[in-house]
Amino acid sequence: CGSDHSCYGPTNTVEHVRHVKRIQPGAPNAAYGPKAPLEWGQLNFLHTTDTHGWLEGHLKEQNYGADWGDFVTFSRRMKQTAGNMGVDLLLIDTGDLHDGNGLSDATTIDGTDSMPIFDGIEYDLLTIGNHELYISEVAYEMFNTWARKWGDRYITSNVKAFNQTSGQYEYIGATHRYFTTPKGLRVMAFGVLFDFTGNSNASQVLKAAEMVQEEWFKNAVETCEPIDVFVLFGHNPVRQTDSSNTLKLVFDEIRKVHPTTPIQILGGHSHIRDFAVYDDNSVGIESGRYCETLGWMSMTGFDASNSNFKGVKNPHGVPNPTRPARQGAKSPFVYSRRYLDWNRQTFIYHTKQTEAAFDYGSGLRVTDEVSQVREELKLGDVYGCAPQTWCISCVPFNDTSNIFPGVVLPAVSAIVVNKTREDKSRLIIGNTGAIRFDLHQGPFTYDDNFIVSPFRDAFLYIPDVPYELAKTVLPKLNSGPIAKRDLVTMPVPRDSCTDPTLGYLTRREMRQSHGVVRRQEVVTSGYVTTDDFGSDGDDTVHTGIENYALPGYFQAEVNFAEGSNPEAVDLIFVDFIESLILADLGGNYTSDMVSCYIDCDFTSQDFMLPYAKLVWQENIDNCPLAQA
Ligand SMILES: Nc1ccn([C@@H]2O[C@H](COP(=O)(O)O)[C@@H](O)[C@H]2O)c(=O)n1
Ligand SMILES: [Zn+2]
Ligand SMILES: [Zn+2]
Repeated sequence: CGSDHSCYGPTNTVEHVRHVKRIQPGAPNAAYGPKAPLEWGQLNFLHTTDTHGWLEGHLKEQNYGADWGDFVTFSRRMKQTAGNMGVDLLLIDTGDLHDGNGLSDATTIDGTDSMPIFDGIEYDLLTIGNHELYISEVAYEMFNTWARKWGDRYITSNVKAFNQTSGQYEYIGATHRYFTTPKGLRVMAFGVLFDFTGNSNASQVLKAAEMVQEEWFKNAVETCEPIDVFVLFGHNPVRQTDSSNTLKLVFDEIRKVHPTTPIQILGGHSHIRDFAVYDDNSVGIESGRYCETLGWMSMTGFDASNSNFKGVKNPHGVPNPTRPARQGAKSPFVYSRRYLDWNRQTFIYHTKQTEAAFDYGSGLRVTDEVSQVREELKLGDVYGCAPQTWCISCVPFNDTSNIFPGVVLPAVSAIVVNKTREDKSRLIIGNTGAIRFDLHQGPFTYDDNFIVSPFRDAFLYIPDVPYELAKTVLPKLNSGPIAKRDLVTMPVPRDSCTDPTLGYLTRREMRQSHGVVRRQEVVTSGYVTTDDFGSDGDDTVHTGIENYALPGYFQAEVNFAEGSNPEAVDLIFVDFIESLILADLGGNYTSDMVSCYIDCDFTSQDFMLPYAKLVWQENIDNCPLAQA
């Protein structure tokens, strides 16, 4: 492709280059702010998960508008506050660093430009997500570059990579980490990925049940060294009823040896805000997705009888945790949790700063790096003007404002076309999980292409499948094991907007020219979280938002004659679901009957840009953004 990405989509005939211009990040500040100061305990946690490359923040949603540089400043200030108050603060990430944003996915190898930016945060503990393991080159980057850089802070207790030199699978990071916090707490940490099976052969994922049989694990749990607290973290849902959760299994193994030692759990992968009580001395937090949420968890209860804690028990001048894990708990420990909206107003409020005084040079440098990479990758280039917002789950699947009937089906119908077979009837099937985010009204940029459809899943096909058989595939897929998407609420805003008058300024300029945080007389739109502690966890109060169920798979019917069914169809699908499609077609269909539909390089990253060029050219030079 040329630098204007003009080669995407064989059916595209719309000349677009004259329309290409740059938009810059939107207003960074929230519409409405946090409700109360955080409760600081003896041991505190700041938690990110499933960032998926969103280090630029949400450019079209003010309430999630902070960028990674803002978070660099915030995390440093919070660490200093902890030090000043005489308590510990651990910064933890639980993986899925790529797939979902141009910053991470517009390079040949995902993460080439985003990982050095992500590394601006001085995490105490990190672990690996499934999105670091789909593509071998990405897994090797984690193994050869980042695991080395992060050393014993990167814990991959059940994930190995193939070492081409030794010819062996070796742990990517450390299996576990035993360390002492600045205030003297002796911590044993494990980082456990759910039982993921979709990895390339560059890696090996041990099931949690196998991992707990490993000699190193038994030694770590049964060590004679004193342990004040376990940190059990992982790319792994914290809710025990989630079928992917394997943390409970590891928790149970620890409990066999340490019946009352606190176990603090931090999870991810299911993209929700959640907090789960495991027992009287153990609670777990999950902190959303896509740089919408920063998780906060704190605890108090350490004393000389149960720890080596040398700090301050109830830090002064701030609220302290007060809630036992559950009513009547026989435990010295009390807890708090909070889900912070990812914006500068939140960060400024919780560091007791002003807009003018908040920034550190280190944070501003990272903000500039984000802007520079966006510029280099041309992520702000505009390809169309989306006339409305289409969401994934805020309206029913068949609603015209749903992204599937509104955008995805028309887009694949118009763009996923093999010219030599365009007269054939066809069914195009995809997994709804591949469409990652709502499409917001306004300029549709190169970045938005990755935000909506980030994966490089090739379009494959089987020619001339009898329609009577082909039509049975979708219902079979949608009643099969991978059919259900997670229906728990997620903190996604519905109606926040970017201020169009700021459209061509850099993030720094915007801050300087709009120094005061604007407050609106509305409650911020977004999901309301309910967890094991109730419904008061959202740091900024949200209005509540619908979250409709989705089928696991979608299908477009293309080139069907009015009123009659075809004899046979080309059955087109993404390679991610090839084995499921073959299974549903039955034994007569095998992988040697499958080939690339357009060419093997035409993937699910390649249909949105040509579609935008085809249908969203009206108002492109004066494209209105969504109204709040
Ligand atoms: N090549 C791929 C890889 C993944 N997906 C979709 O992503 C889901 C997993 O994402 P998480 O952030 O929840 O780990 C997976 O279930 C697929 O739906 C894909 O479509 N193509
Ligand atoms: Zn994820
Ligand atoms: Zn995941």
